[in-house]
Amino acid sequence: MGNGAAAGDRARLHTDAEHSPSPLSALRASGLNGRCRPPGDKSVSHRSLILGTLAVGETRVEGLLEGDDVLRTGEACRKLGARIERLGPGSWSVRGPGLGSLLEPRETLDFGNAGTGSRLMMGVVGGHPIKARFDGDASLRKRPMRRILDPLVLQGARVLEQAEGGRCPILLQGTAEPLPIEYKTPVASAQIKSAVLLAGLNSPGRTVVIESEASRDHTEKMLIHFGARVASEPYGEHGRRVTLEGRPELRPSLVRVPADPSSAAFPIVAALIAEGSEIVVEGVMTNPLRCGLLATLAEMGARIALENVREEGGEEVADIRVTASRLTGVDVPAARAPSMIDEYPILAVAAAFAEGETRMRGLSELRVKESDRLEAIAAGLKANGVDCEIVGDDLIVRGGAGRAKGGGNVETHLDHRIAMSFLVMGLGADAPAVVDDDRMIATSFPNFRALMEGLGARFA
Ligand SMILES: O=C(O)C1=C[C@@H](OP(=O)(O)O)[C@@H](O)[C@H](O)C1
Ligand SMILES: C=C(OP(=O)(O)O)C(=O)O
Repeated sequence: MGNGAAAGDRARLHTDAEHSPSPLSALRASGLNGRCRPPGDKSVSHRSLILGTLAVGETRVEGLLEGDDVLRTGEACRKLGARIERLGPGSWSVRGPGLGSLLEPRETLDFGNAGTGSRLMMGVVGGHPIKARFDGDASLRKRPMRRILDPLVLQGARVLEQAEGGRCPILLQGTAEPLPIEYKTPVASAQIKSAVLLAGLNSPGRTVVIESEASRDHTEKMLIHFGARVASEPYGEHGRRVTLEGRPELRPSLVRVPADPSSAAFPIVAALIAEGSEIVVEGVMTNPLRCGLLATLAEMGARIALENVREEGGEEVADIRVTASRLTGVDVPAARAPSMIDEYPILAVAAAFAEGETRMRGLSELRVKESDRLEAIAAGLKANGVDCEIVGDDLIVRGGAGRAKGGGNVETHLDHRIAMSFLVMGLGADAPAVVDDDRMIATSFPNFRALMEGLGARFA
């Protein structure tokens, strides 16, 4: 991207295309011990680069996740006119051209594996008088984009080209003056909400997004941090109504990125299932809209304690102490899904070690992630001797009361969370689970292996 970091950043961006898949397995651990800090939150990292681009002047980001997904967003911001520089590990400077002054990119915005980056940036482009082509890898090309394009068209953007079913590659023509709209999202999705709000930033009026189930609120929080006027009020039993005043003066800001709870989930579950473990996972964001996994594990009997609860960068964070535990199966309500949507693969692994049945309800959104996660989880569990079934949109796992056979081969389908979940499974199972490809782990958790090894895990 900027200056000296450019070659290194680009080299890392293209690892997925250049390396061939490498099967990997994690070996049974005698127990995990020690402290670790997972990398910066992926959702907050994407948004920090995007809002830095929409503010005029220097935004500093500390603790940015330097994963491929986020670096792709950085590349896209640069193509829209931002100057982005790496100052040191996790420390980045973003100088935006500012809201209303973005450049039309000359090249395709290639988002690789990243749903969040591509969808949020569609919102940004949709609210500017520029045209941009969006594309990504084989996984991103399968993901539904109509859910983003539909509201953007209502706001005045035009879809000039798209692959079948509203998929990438997509050529989007944005508008100079987005219409103020009130939009009710068809599914609980922070990506849809954020795309509409980001397009609405350049509208002369008010943009309202209503969701019947609240999704993560990082866009709203960060917009407020950058000086925009955003109001959020309850809507129905579980929903929110978010109102944004258009054309704010966005001021460059300092963003401190807390550790990603979705990444923290892997060492947490590993410590729960590997006998004799006790670890502390430091600085983890405990935003209530991201904490469904912790609530569920607590119901299952997990010994998890939040220590040193504090505020960092506008978010509540805590050090999470985890001790190996006997888990019991539970019923996970559908209403909890938005607060743990990326954690179902690793929850399913925890459930495989629990006593009794865990039923996870209302998982239709898992079918449109980096892979069809519902199928990928069930196939991976079955390959490792775990009794499970999909019933409608629910996943039922019948656990082995502290044991799982393991030894199976897992197809990861370009999905980082499937890869990490089954590597973790190997730490508690009688035999290691083998994942067919671990390259995608770099999209969200580039130091996954080193962090787990630091706690005592072994890989082969
Ligand atoms: O807005 C975000 O940063 C994200 C929202 C979620 O997707 P949906 O909005 O599709 O639920 C989540 O799965 C993704 O990893 C990150
Ligand atoms: C779904 C995920 O990410 P994205 O939608 O950004 O690809 C994820 O990280 O689990």
